[in-house]
Amino acid sequence: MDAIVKNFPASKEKQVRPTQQEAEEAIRVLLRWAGDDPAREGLLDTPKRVAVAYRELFAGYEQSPEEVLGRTFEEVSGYDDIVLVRDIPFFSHCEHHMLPIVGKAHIAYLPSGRVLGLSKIARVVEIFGRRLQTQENMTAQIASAIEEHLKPRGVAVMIEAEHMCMEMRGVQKQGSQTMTTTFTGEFKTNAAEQARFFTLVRSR
Ligand SMILES: Nc1nc2c(ncn2[C@@H]2O[C@H](COP(=O)(O)OP(=O)(O)OP(=O)(O)O)[C@@H](O)[C@H]2O)c(=O)[nH]1
Ligand SMILES: [Zn+2]
Repeated sequence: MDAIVKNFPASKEKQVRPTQQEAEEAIRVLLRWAGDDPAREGLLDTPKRVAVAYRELFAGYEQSPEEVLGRTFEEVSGYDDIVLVRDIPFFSHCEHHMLPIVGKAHIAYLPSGRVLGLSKIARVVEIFGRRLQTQENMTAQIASAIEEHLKPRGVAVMIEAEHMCMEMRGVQKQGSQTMTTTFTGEFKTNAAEQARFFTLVRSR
């Protein structure tokens, strides 16, 4: 057996990761299921490549938000207004079909004495994006991770994304966008702050 998967979010129990060999075999089965021949030259190394690609696409299972949100800064000259990072691009995969979700996240918070390194906001998107997701869960998880670690006056998260499971198959609605939002603290209770978030996200 390979290493234990750290921080596997689907269950409180630590899960044991199958070996790379087992993963490659599963991919050979899928290739046969699709109707192709895993023994032909062009596909010989494909199971290995897919396993390596999956490690990268699902690397979020091996990272936890504590690792990136644990470090905050207090020396901000009294700055306490909105901090917004918008248009953070991400790729995720839907948990229903394992097909890509392609989108952008817009994340804001109202500091309460402490701020985050800006890159850490984008890193949180990576951590939750590189897992199997629903857009609703991903939106809520990003907001609650920032809320929990930074304890700001409020967090706003908006995600707009295209789901390949709705575009390439099934209902086949190319270009349809799904929007989700989560607001906490003052963004939830103060309509003016919430409106300011939308204005800043949309201003160009
Ligand atoms: N709420 C939510 N639904 C999602 C997300 N990603 C995919 N889905 C939906 O999950 C649903 C799964 O529905 P099922 O009826 O079990 O699966 P299905 O037969 O493949 O559904 P169709 O896509 O309609 O063909 C579909 O309606 C998908 O559009 C997401 O991020 N959030
Ligand atoms: Zn799907």
